Amino acid sequence: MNISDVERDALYKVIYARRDVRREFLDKPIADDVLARILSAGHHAPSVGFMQPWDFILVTEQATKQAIKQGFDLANAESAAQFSEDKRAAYQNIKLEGIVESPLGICVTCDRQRNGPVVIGRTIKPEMDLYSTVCAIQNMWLAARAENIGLGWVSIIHDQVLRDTLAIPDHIDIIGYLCLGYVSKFKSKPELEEFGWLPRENLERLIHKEKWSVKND
Ligand SMILES: Cc1cc2c(cc1C)N(C[C@H](O)[C@H](O)[C@H](O)COP(=O)(O)O)c1[nH]c(=O)[nH]c(=O)c1N2
Repeated sequence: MNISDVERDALYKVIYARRDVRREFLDKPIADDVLARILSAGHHAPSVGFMQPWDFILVTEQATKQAIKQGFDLANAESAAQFSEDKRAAYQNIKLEGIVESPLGICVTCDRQRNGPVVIGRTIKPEMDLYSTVCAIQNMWLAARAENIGLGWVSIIHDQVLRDTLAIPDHIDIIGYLCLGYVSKFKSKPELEEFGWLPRENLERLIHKEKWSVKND
């Protein structure tokens, strides 16, 4: 099957238009068939040895979201303390989650024991199962954008909060907590770039020809 030029352009459009969304969520539910497509996109990600180590916990209950948000608030205060004083005020002004406002949370986990202890491609680098699960999240992120649904990844929360709140067994790793929903708008640039936190790196400086090369400013 060949991809047509129009289809190729649509894919790049989605890649460049994808954003991490934290604040523009609308109170509009995601239809079951749309959610099924997003989850299926995740489930069709590449995985080491075809391990498919992921699970998806869907969170819609307000009480559950409130418990997760409380965990975020504590972790965020802890995080703020790690920044130097001059950056702390700016950090505290950035909204870094949309846990309660988004209609759907998805906790994506990794079962590191799935399909047995020896997995093709993971014998030397065992962390490959974790990376595979991140591939699933990226697929979901792009699929969500193609559905005009915003997705925000929240990592400022201790695993134990998610484990306790969502009854995740000890042998399951927590990879990401995602907030999904329709949005009033998608920003054209990353919020952290817009906010002056960091610029996008110059791609040319990140490309090395044949061997690693030190690039000075
Ligand atoms: C693994 C991981 C973890 C996080 C993120 C991303 C990824 C990949 N990002 C989103 C991140 O800030 C964002 O992707 C970049 O700023 C670039 O912006 P766009 O995604 O292009 O909009 C993110 N954003 C946020 O507001 N709170 C968070 O806890 C996190 N955590």
